[in-house]
Amino acid sequence: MNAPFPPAGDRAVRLPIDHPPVKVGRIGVLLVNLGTPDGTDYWSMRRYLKEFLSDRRVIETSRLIWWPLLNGIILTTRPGRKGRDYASIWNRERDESPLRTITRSQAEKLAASLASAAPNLVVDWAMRYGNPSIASRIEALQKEGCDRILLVPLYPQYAAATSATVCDKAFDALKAMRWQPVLRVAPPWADDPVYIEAVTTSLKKELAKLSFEPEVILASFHGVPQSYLLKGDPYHCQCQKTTRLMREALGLDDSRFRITFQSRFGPEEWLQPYTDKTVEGLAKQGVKNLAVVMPGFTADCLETLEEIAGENAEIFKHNGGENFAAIPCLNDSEEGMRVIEHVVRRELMGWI
Ligand SMILES: C=CC1=C(C)c2cc3[nH]c(cc4nc(cc5[nH]c(cc1n2)c(C)c5CCC(=O)O)C(CCC(=O)O)=C4C)c(C)c3C=C
Ligand SMILES: [Fe+2]
Ligand SMILES: [Fe+2]
Repeated sequence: MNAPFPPAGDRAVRLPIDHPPVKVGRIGVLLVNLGTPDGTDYWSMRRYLKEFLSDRRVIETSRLIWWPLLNGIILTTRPGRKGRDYASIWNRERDESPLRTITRSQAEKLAASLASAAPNLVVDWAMRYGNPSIASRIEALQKEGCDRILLVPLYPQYAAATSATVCDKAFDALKAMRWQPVLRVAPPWADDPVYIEAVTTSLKKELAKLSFEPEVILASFHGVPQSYLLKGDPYHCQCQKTTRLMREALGLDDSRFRITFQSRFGPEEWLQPYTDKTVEGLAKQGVKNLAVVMPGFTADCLETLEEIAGENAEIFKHNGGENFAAIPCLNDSEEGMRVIEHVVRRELMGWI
């Protein structure tokens, strides 16, 4: 009844009444990154931050303490300040954040490279916070006939605050469906040799373009509160493992290639050493040339472009440093796409 897709069941059985049209037989791949505001104005920023900072996976503080803080102070002051930060990196041509532009391009490139291997595959992308939402894209995939969906949280290292909350949101969407698509979730790839080779190759290429040789390279990962590690989140260990494998692949020792954690938020202690304090300390110790690579970010975003390439470069120079390089993320580069395609092909095994 619903050509061109295969029938959903045994149509030889005559039914007294028919059910609504349903397309089936396709496979969806949904790439999901963190999120992004729709604009840099106060209300767009506030909407985005409210959704983000209301997530219990992100802020684990008791709601009794957190709600008054969030609604009374944070959502009145932060939207303006962060809106200005976003404005400094905004993609004006497309009127969107770099994270959204890059995630879309990753999905388009992935679709093109998988088209011949699996003509019944549909690749799409979504954001955990903001738009396009996970629910809207799962619904769209189902409308296109996808009865199996591979969900790919775009985080090489697993954290409850990132990877798990993507799954929560996807399953929330499925909860509302009568006929649910089958869902598979791609695991993190912190120690995957294809990823380690890609981030180190990309780093070497970027270092070769510099007019200076860094005395120290920092591998800077987004931080989380230290209490999350103590409660059993594997994120810290996975960041350590990525860093060790990169260090070994680069043939550097741990004084030249060091792990740090950035983007601290609030008064609680976060994973250490902190990136900004390390950058400041190194400059004060007389390091003149510094590079920062951010292997935990699949795409450049506020935290890499504004915080590292902007703020941390300034901290370095203000304290006596001379040359600072923020290494671009893998993004939709050849190396970046190699990693995403590798993960997706492996996780689709048995489906295509
Ligand atoms: C306050 C708690 C936060 C935790 C825990 C957290 C973990 C976490 N975040 C990323 C990746 C990204 N975070 C980004 C922005 C961002 N992060 C937080 C807060 C926490 N993140 C906030 C409030 C913001 C928004 C900006 C701001 O107000 O400071 C982004 C950038 C998004 C963009 O559009 O550019 C990314 C990416 C990871 C990987 C992580 C834990 C492992
Ligand atoms: Fe964050
Ligand atoms: Fe930040």
